[in-house]
Amino acid sequence: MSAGTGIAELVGVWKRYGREWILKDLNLRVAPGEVVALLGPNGSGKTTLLRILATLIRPQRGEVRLFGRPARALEAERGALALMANPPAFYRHLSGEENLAQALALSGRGVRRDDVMRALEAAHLPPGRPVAAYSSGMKKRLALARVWLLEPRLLLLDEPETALDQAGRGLLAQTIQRVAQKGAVVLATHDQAFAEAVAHRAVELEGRA
Ligand SMILES: Nc1ncnc2c1ncn2[C@@H]1O[C@H](COP(=O)(O)OP(=O)(O)OP(=O)(O)O)[C@@H](O)[C@H]1O
Repeated sequence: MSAGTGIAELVGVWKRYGREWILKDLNLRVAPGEVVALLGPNGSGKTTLLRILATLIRPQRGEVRLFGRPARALEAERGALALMANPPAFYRHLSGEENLAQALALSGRGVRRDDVMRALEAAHLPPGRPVAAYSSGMKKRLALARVWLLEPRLLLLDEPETALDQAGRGLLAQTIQRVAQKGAVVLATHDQAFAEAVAHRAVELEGRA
């Protein structure tokens, strides 16, 4: 990544499902150290934008650049980004510990059991219980523990504050700050106060006229 390059950049991005255009000529540049909140009504395209940044879907038109390179050239760097979906996705029949170990193994980092146990403890989660028996707030905490272990340079969060109690929100704020020290965070939310507390700036998606 050359000096002055954004962590993530969208240039003239257009996205439609069927005939309906959801994103129209969207431009966004996220610099290192930035936390950007995506605001906007239901259906305005916040999740769609996060999924484009996560390289899960492609826009019909426009350019997506991640870490200074076209997103389609990202293969080797895919581990540098993480999406926390809402609700977050896990292997339901596996325990929290097994899910974290699996995530580390898939990322190619190798499993460090001590780190996994520390991350679970910091998130106040039982290691052995299957995720199917977790509450929704516990799943969010486990997703945050996974972020701590994977240390992404671009963290994408879809309505991360929902289901979290006060302590969980503290953990979320810490996680955002930690990633933003070296990388950047883009988060979608309906909670204006939360956005103001954690983000440096907000981007409002318009939705249908
Ligand atoms: N896979 C899909 N196929 C067809 N339409 C879709 C698909 N995904 C999203 N949409 C539509 O695109 C629009 C934007 O959806 P998106 O989930 O990005 O909005 P959002 O801003 O995240 O909404 P919310 O605030 O409700 O979470 C909606 O009209 C939705 O119905």
